[in-house]
Amino acid sequence: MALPIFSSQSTFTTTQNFPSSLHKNPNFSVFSSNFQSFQTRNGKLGNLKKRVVENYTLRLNSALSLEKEVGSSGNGGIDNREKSYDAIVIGSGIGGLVAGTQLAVKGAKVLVLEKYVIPGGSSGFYERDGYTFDVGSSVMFGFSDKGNLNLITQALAAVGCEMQVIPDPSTVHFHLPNDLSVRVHREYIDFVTELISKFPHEKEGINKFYSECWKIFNALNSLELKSLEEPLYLFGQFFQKPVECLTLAYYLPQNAGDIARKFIKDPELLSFIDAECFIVSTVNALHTPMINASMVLCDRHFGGINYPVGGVGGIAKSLAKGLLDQGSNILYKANVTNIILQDGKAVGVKLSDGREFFAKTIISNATRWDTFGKLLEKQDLPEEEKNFQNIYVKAPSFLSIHLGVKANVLPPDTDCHHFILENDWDELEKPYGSIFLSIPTVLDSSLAPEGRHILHVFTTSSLEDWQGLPRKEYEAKKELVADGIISRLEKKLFPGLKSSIVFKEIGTPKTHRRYLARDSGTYGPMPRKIPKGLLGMPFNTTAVDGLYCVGDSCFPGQGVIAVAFSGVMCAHRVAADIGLEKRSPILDSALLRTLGWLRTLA
Ligand SMILES: NC(=O)c1ccc[n+]([C@@H]2O[C@H](COP(=O)([O-])OP(=O)(O)OC[C@H]3O[C@@H](n4cnc5c(N)ncnc54)[C@H](O)[C@@H]3O)[C@@H](O)[C@H]2O)c1
Ligand SMILES: CC(C)=CCC/C(C)=C/C=C/C(C)=C/C=C/C(C)=C/C=C/C=C(C)/C=C/C=C(C)/C=C/C=C(\C)CCC=C(C)C
Repeated sequence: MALPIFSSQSTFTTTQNFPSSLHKNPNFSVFSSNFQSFQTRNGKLGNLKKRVVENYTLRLNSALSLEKEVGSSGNGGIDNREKSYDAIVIGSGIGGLVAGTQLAVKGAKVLVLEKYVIPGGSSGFYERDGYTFDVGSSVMFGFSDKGNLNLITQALAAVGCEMQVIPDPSTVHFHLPNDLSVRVHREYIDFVTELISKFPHEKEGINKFYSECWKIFNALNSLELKSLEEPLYLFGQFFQKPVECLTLAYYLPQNAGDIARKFIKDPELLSFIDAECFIVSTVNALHTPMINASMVLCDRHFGGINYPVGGVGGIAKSLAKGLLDQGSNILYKANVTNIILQDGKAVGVKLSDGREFFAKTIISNATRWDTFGKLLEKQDLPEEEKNFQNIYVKAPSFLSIHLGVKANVLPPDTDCHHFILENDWDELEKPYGSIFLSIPTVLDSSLAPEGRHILHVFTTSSLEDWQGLPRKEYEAKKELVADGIISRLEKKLFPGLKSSIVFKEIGTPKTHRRYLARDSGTYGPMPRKIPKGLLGMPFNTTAVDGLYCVGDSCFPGQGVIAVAFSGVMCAHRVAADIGLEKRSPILDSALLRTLGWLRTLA
């Protein structure tokens, strides 16, 4: 597979090649032994598959070829006790990979341990019958070539990778109650003009609300983003950009819904703002931090939404390759079951197969619920984590339907991303209430066979809805619920959709729990009640010495660009703690105490 490179003008690829670069990698021989051990397990998994008929399973032959592509380094009989690392990262989601690669370029020796056979977690991919499906997210913020907030581009560039991207002319096309249809155009002026044409009496309110978002976005975009838990950096930024930092500090405890209500009165327009927030935070505007809302409502126009050629999975593949190129390591099929503590400090991890690895620091890309509920010995939950669990609950999981359809079912000029809520605004946050739809083949036709499109359809759904069912009933329920969702799409958007389907695969919350290793298959953290903006969101350090968290249960929360930021912050804090970046122990403890206290106010 050719490694794509970034270009805002698009359409050229390097001749650099994953497998051939792997041959140059010192880990390649180790990789071969890993390949064999997977073949041996192939039979076992085949038997298991008969008992557990889980459609979503990566086909083993395809997993084998993927594994080759992503450069699994295996363990190759390393004496793990002797080999100590600066950092072990549990999980290779985008959060974990960004933390790992950023540390590696700072000179740290990093080991990433991934339970699955390929990197990426929710931002991974899978291949079937000539289709390349994105597992989860496909709306890519932070992937442009300008500003300070293009964190995905920057993370790739840090390890010498560029990806070719395709600019999306619209972020999302909303199909809402009362036939309200709004297309979020790439150009800001086109978007507000369209919105004002639907709500002419709210022209001033619309302009004021979105201008407030721009004020925050511009402040964010002017900063060099690093760890907010590192005082030398934080005070340095305050000194260089006092107005911008004070702007952000002012909005830190605020939510988008309150600010929208200052300017907008029309209840339907406020519901539209709710939908704008819901698609990025799974909660309405009153529960969505204003900083996060501003970030996404503006970056989609500033840098634009850009889709990576070849699919979202290419980002994780490139980062994993970048990590190896920096002399660090990644192991797949490495299921961490325990974080090893010594005198209260995290010093290593234990895998389900008994292997142990040791490092100066441990970074968990598993959710905080998994990290503190499963990976640490049962103990009293640290106060900080109790506080987190008081403020945040697990957002529901989702039902995900990957379809291959005949191309002629889509009208010309169909947008790539859609959000559908047909009749009733009250359904917005209810399970199965609204439908998310991505059609990445509108942008990159190479993801499907000729004459076909991919439809990735998903909707919120809870694990409880799928538990305790005998296998046959579970399978029947999957078909039934998916059929209902597809009928709704057929009625609202694509007449003839059902008869155009040539491929269908359904994932439930159980599937997501199993393959993404996320407690209850959760989409991410969600505030239990109205939050104080981002104030209660924990950063990367934890109450356990040497243990850090990264990913969407850390500041600033859900979203690929959000977890990329958490990776950057985490790497900076860890690097300072292991002596690869400047630090001041006195200021450190003062700042960390102050931030801990601030969170208790949320
Ligand atoms: N449908 C969707 O679009 C969807 C669904 C869920 C999450 N998301 C988004 O995905 C992103 C999540 O990124 P992230 O970096 O937080 O993580 P992630 O959940 O994407 O990845 C975590 C990785 O850690 C691995 N892992 C977990 N526990 C492990 C263990 N014990 N041992 C070894 N490996 C383990 C998992 O296999 C996974 O690959 C966020 O943007 C979130 O909002 C999107
Ligand atoms: C530390 C203190 C007390 C004060 C300091 C003040 C200061 C300097 C504060 C600084 C704050 C900073 C730097 C904050 C930074 C915040 C950032 C970078 C936030 C980023 C948020 C990104 C988000 C929320 C992205 C979300 C993206 C998502 C979830 C995308 C998904 C999109 C979809 C699912 C679209 C829908 C899909 C379809 C198909 C319709």
